[in-house]
Amino acid sequence: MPSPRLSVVVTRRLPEPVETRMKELFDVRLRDPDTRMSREELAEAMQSADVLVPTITDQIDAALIGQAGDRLRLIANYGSGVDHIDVATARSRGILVSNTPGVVTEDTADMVMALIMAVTRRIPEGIASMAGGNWDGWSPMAFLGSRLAGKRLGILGMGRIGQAVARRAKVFGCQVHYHNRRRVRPEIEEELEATWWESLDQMLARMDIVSINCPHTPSTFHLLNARRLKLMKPSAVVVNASRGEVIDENALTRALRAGEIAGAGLDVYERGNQINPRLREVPNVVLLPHMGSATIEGRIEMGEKVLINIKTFADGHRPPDQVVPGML
Ligand SMILES: NC(=O)C1=CN([C@@H]2O[C@H](COP(=O)(O)OP(=O)(O)OC[C@H]3O[C@@H](n4cnc5c(N)ncnc54)[C@H](O)[C@@H]3O)[C@@H](O)[C@H]2O)C=CC1
Ligand SMILES: O=C(O)C(=O)CO
Repeated sequence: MPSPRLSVVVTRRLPEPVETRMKELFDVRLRDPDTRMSREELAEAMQSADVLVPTITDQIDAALIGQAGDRLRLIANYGSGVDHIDVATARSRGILVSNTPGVVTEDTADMVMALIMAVTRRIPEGIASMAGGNWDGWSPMAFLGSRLAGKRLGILGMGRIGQAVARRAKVFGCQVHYHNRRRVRPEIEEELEATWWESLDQMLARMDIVSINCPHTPSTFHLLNARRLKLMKPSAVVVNASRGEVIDENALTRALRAGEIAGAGLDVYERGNQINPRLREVPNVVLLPHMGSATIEGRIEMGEKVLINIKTFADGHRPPDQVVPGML
């Protein structure tokens, strides 16, 4: 007798081809309408399903995992960051966790470059001027930004996205520097012509642009804090398309106001979509609504990764993108 199909609950709407394939393969409950699940709805889903497919805005904490039903065996996250899932508690309950790394690397690196260009070349100001109909023609001194070529870019977190940013920045003529938990392989350093800094503090003090590309973990929480922001050059710019918690947002706001750094470009925030109102008021900040990976191709490939993770698990193997505590 064929084994019964796995019961899967998906917490948000996904691209149509992904949902169609989910229906073909599993006994799936899809989300309709496309709103976030409440905590009660998540708890109910975790009681009734074999597999939960949450996204990065669902807080799957120890309490929720503690209440999960015995049949929940896999949390197959739709997203690469897993800082919203208590992976250690899941493991202690024998629940596997998987994610979708690698498929949005290029898209997110593109958006990092867009943020760098937006801040250093004042693109939002130009757009606002045109939209407001108050541009009165070219002027030698209008909208002066700073040149990217020749600038030092310091990448904090030289993993997949960090390296994709480095590749782009090199083409733009930047000098690439990086700080990472571990030094990357020599051939990668050579390809990127990248300089490794063992000391984050020393790197920060010398960079023109800093791009944050490490995950949010206990060791990266507020890595860019008030003390480190003070080390940076007053002309420096910071961009963050990883997770908001890596920067102390209050300290960043103060540093921008005090002119300790020149600008910031953010795709992610410390409290999700609860944007610090003071951040909106400071000049030289470009704020994006967590859209670093938002391409249709990337979203479909994320879904394909989720499908492969669940299918492999259903076939009795470990999902290829299994996340284990401490691996990030
Ligand atoms: N804005 C967006 O839409 C997206 C954001 N992300 C975020 O970007 C993060 C990075 O993604 P990937 O590059 O694919 O991850 P990755 O795992 O390939 O690279 C992360 C790098 O950070 C380094 N790292 C970790 N802790 C560190 C520490 N304390 N100090 C210095 N380096 C440290 C790791 O050694 C690794 O090299 C994800 O965890 C996710 O939070 C990912 C995709 C899209
Ligand atoms: O995958 C992630 O971690 C994101 O932030 C969105 O793609």
